[in-house]
Amino acid sequence: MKNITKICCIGAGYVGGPTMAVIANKCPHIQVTVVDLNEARIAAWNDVDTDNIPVYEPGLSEVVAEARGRNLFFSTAVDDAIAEADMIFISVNTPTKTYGAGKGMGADLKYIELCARQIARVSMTDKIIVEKSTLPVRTAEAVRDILHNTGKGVKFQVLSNPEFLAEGTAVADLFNPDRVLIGGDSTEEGQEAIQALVDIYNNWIPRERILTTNVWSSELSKLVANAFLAQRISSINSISELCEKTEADVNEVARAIGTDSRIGSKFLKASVGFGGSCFQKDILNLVYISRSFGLQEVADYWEQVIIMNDHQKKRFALNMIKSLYNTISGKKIAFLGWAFKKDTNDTRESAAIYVADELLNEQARIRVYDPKVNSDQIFGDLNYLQTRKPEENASNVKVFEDPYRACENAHAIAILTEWDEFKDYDWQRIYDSMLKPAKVFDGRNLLDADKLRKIGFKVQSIGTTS
Ligand SMILES: NC(=O)c1ccc[n+]([C@@H]2O[C@H](COP(=O)([O-])OP(=O)(O)OC[C@H]3O[C@@H](n4cnc5c(N)ncnc54)[C@H](O)[C@@H]3O)[C@@H](O)[C@H]2O)c1
Ligand SMILES: O=c1ccn([C@@H]2O[C@H](COP(=O)(O)OP(=O)(O)O[C@H]3O[C@H](CO)[C@@H](O)[C@H](O)[C@H]3O)[C@@H](O)[C@H]2O)c(=O)[nH]1
Repeated sequence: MKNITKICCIGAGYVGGPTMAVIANKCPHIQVTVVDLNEARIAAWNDVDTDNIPVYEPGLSEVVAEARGRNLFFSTAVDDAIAEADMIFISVNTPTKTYGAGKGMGADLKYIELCARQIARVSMTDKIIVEKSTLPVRTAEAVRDILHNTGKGVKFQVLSNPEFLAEGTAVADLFNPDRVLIGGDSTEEGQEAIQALVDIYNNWIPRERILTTNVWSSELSKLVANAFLAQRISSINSISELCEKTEADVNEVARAIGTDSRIGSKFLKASVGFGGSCFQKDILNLVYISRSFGLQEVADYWEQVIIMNDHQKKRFALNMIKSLYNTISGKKIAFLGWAFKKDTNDTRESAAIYVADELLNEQARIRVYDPKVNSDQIFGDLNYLQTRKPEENASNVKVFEDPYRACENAHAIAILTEWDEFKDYDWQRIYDSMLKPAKVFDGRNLLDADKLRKIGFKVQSIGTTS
């Protein structure tokens, strides 16, 4: 296998952009071209001011600024980049299917298949194809089938190299990952392809943190990693409800169990429910695959993680309604935070969307402030649900650029994202501007409840009555 000098990545999204920026940054000897069909997205990646790139991640604009134009390029010329590359990463979206067989459960692989067909059509030289997207186990079989039947004599090796970065910490995760996973064939050509990708990561990641497996283990491990992580959140969230009935405190319980090194302290933070583009989609996919193999108990086991998460989001909204005297029609509720977690502008599957939807059903008036999410995105998220007409969302939801204005004359505030800046607000000023009793529903257990109570707020947190 010849040295890799040119990489192409199909898909300039939350994964393709940051991952390739870091590879280009760490491997100045490799030319990396990220391509996408979305012209606006590529234009934003090429914006002269790197603060305007389409993905907000701490540290990312600096990484892009260093490599862009040197050995990192963003382009819509997909065919050209494929034709030139020795190695092609497929990093397109693999959303939950919204139609046909597997609707609402299985992964929609149409974008993956389109990529495979495009690569097959354009390629005139041998290439290594890397599955970077999260895919159902055995997808590589279909990709191979398409690539190996071009009749042009071009040879392809298909590797699985799932991405484990978390949004909000993408750059740190990519610079210093717990591990990199590469799955490939056991044949000599397969092993050579694995080695070529190992060599790229080994430019900055110690060899012992680069794991190699067969393709199927690698594909499946990605779904399983997300299922285990999400399961911990649903587990602690289930306990949060029990804590609210028993005067136990979920934060104390999490600390008490997390200090057992077999359990570990991470991912035990009770919340309004997990969001993000991955957890729900990947677990639904795992459930769907298990069912398709007739593994009913396995499927039901993992599905419970989603059921508990939906319950947690709904429970948060219903608690708010109950505490606001069972009527919120016409009441102003301020939302602090819309993103699915802090330090990202991504709102996919954010708990805020579902809580807002529930409250809007009760005719609440919602006023939103998020430091990184704009109003188009917020209305887009609500309209996508199709619960009510866009005009109704437009008249009942208002988006603010100033958190203090969002809270003025509100009956209640809901904390939906754990942005650090919320902790430092002038909470006395906010209290003074609100209707009384001024209520705070802290869906992230972010704020100092004692401090707020001293000001006069009525505070409800997750999994604690104190
Ligand atoms: N977002 C994350 O944090 C994360 C982390 C790990 C893995 N993943 C996985 O990575 C994959 C990509 O996720 P994402 O969040 O970057 O998605 P995204 O929607 O942000 O980006 C995907 C991009 O692919 C482009 N695209 C789709 N089909 C194309 C085609 N045929 N040719 C060119 N471009 C095409 C889209 O226009 C889009 O810009 C998914 O499988 C996801 O599950 C995501
Ligand atoms: O203790 C916790 C930890 C997280 N969350 C919530 O869980 C969601 C997901 O958070 P996180 O996992 O940090 O972010 P993601 O960007 O969704 O990353 C997950 O999904 C990615 C996409 O597959 C994987 O690559 C990552 O390894 C995996 O952590 C967010 O809403 C968080 O607020 C909690 O409620 N409690």
